[in-house]
Amino acid sequence: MSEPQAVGRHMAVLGGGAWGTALAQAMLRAGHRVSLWARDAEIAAAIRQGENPRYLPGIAIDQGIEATTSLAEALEGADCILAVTPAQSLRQVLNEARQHIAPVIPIVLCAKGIERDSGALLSTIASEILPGNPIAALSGPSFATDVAKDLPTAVVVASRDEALAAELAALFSARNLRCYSSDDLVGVEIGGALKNVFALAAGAVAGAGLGASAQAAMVTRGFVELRRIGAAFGAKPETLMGLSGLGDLMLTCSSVQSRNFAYGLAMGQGESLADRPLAEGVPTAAIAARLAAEQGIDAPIISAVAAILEGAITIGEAVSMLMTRPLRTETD
Ligand SMILES: NC(=O)C1=CN([C@@H]2O[C@H](COP(=O)(O)OP(=O)(O)OC[C@H]3O[C@@H](n4cnc5c(N)ncnc54)[C@H](O)[C@@H]3O)[C@@H](O)[C@H]2O)C=CC1
Ligand SMILES: O=C(CO)COP(=O)(O)O
Repeated sequence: MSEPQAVGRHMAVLGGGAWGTALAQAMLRAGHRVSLWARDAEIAAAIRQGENPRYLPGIAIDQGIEATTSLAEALEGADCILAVTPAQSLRQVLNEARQHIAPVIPIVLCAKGIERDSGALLSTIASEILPGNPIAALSGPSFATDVAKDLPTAVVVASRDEALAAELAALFSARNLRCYSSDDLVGVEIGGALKNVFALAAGAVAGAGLGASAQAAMVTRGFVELRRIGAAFGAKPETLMGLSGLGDLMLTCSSVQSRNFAYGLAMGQGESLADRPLAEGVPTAAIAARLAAEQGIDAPIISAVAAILEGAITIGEAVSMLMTRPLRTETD
């Protein structure tokens, strides 16, 4: 098992939001040089001054992150690139960045979602745009605020190239960031993408005051849907049981700190959903419901979440639909 090491590589982080900033902090702590590309000049300037008040208010950011609005500058000489903009913007960001990226540099996907228009996993998008670059994904139960505050956190780094995954896990690990490695790229991606949809459902249950028992049932049956869809994508069951699947499901389905859970909570309470923080489960629910339907996979919770978000049904109607489905054995 590789030990955490500080080897002073150059990590380029694309994205100046909560997770990009937190991961930049983590990379600094792991002993690397860190450049960060942010779209907004005021965010880049604030990060250089030791804060990111829009996305990580009240948390001190270590000095030393080379934040810039220039992709060319951020990517110049990078040994590894962490892509940390929202899932729906990955294609656009990588298309803009590709001219500055040398073919052998690993691209580590840190967003969680499925592209809404195409149904593509993020690794598929990255491979299309950067066919020569090794692709990895970093995922697991990890709130940006926890990582930025250097609280103990465990994540998984996956790549089809097992040796690369182990190398990246060793490079990223630090005193309070423990990275496991995996060769199940698709399994890690699908767990990270779908847990956000179930967090919306769990939040809605909490918001509508349906009780802790309903919430536990929702998460457990959500996990069954994750296993079914994961199997269709070729994910390993043990990956879905791991940090990026069950681990992240537990975190985001139980904490109002999760933006997806909080979005669901607001839905359940009948609050306005305008101008809320990023909730990746919203676009992913729509495409996951479509993919499941196209492949004949039974995914009633995902379909219900998508239908509620579309305004096609109410939460009450969704609950009644879920509760009156034909009875079956639990393990089907
Ligand atoms: N915040 C968290 O605790 C964690 C977030 N993630 C994932 O990381 C991804 C990013 O999330 P956050 O950083 O938290 O979101 P955020 O909302 O805090 O920040 C998103 C950043 O991306 C930028 N952005 C949005 N669209 C862009 C575009 N088209 N081009 C360039 N920049 C663009 C925004 O300006 C902002 O700086 C999401 O997929 C999320 O699921 C994963 C683990 C933890
Ligand atoms: O993915 C996350 C923690 O692992 C963050 O979840 P939210 O995007 O729901 O806040």
